[in-house]
Order: sequence, then C-alpha cells, then structure tokens
Amino acid sequence: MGVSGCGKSSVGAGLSARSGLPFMEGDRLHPKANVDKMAAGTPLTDEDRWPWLDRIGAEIHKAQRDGGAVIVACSALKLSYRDRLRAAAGGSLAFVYLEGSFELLKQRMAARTGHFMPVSLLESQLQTLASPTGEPGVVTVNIDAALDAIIEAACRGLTAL
Ligand SMILES: Nc1ncnc2c1ncn2[C@@H]1O[C@H](COP(=O)(O)OP(=O)(O)OP(=O)(O)O)[C@@H](O)[C@H]1O
Ligand SMILES: O=C(O)[C@H](O)[C@@H](O)[C@H](O)[C@H](O)CO
Repeated sequence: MGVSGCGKSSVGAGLSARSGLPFMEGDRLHPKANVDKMAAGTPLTDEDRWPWLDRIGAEIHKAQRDGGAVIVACSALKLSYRDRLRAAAGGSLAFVYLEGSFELLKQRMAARTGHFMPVSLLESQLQTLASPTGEPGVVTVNIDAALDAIIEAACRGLTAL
C-alpha cells in the first residue's frame, strides 16, 4: 500500500515471485470511470473508492476461503479503507506500507511511461494518505533503496509479524 508511484506493483510482483503466492494488481479492479477520472487529473472520492475496495476485499476473501493467500497492490490510503479490507478479508491481512518523500515519489512517477496516473495527482494522494504505521499487521519500508532491498525488508517484516 501507499500513494501512486511508491512501488506497489514492483514490490508486489517481487514478493509474489519469492513466495509463490499469486499477485493481483488492484488498479485493474478500478471501474473504467475511476481510471478515466484519474487520467484526467481529478482525485477519486470515497464514493469512487468504496466499490473498488469491495471488489479487492472480495478477491482477498475468496483466496483465503479457498485456503490460500494473495498479494495485492492497493493504495489503501485511509484507515477506513484498510478497515474495510480487513473486514472483507475475514482472515488475517497484513499491509506493507511503502513510504517515501514527495521528491522521490515525483521523480519515480515522472520517469515511468505509459501509466494513466498524472504526476499532478501526487499531492492529493499524499494529502489523503493516513500513515498506517502503528496499526497492527503493518510493515513499513522506506522506498529510498534498491528494489531488491525493499522486497527483502518487506519479507523480513512480514515473517516477523
Ligand atoms: N526501489 C526502486 N528503485 C527505483 N525505481 C523503482 C523502485 N521501485 C519502483 N521503481 C520504479 O518506480 C515507478 C513506480 O513504481 P510502481 O509502478 O511499482 O509503483 P506503484 O505504487 O505500483 O504505482 P501506481 O500505484 O501509480 O501504479 C516504476 O517505474 C518502477 O519501475
Ligand atoms: O486510491 C487511489 O487514489 C488510487 O488507487 C490511486 O492510488 C491509483 O490508482 C494508483 O496509485 C495508480 O497510480
């Protein structure tokens, strides 16, 4: 979890490769209207996000019900969003929070190509973000490091929960 450009997809795919667990890109569950809205430079509202979070929660629940687990890339910016996911999951749910400075996030967003999310939305992402550090089941990893080191730190943190 974390704001746009923090590395959710990259780290999620890396954790999936290491653990053998399936990876789900949360952005793919956004309704097209949400993606169009963000692409046009307008931040999503709670009302835009609830149905999307419920889709993600249902996928996590299904994986756990079937005796498995799934790694999901999801911004989960507010406590109320994370609690919605926790309630939907029904089982245990851990969060890896990828934390970074405005400058580094901006730099990573600006350097990537072919992504719908404009850099102009980073400020609103950070304004909406409520840090999860201190909530149960949260591993916080600073993103100012090589991808491998971030994945390693996330793995270590998750194992220690
Ligand atoms: N540790 C890292 N070092 C250097 N570049 C990185 C690192 N982690 C991710 N990146 C790059 O930063 C960009 C953002 O990463 P990524 O797309 O994984 O973030 P994200 O949180 O999934 O973004 P979004 O939510 O906006 O889709 C990508 O171009 C990715 O290759
Ligand atoms: O809750 C949100 O505002 C969204 O999920 C965003 O975080 C983006 O979809 C994502 O970061 C892609 O850039």
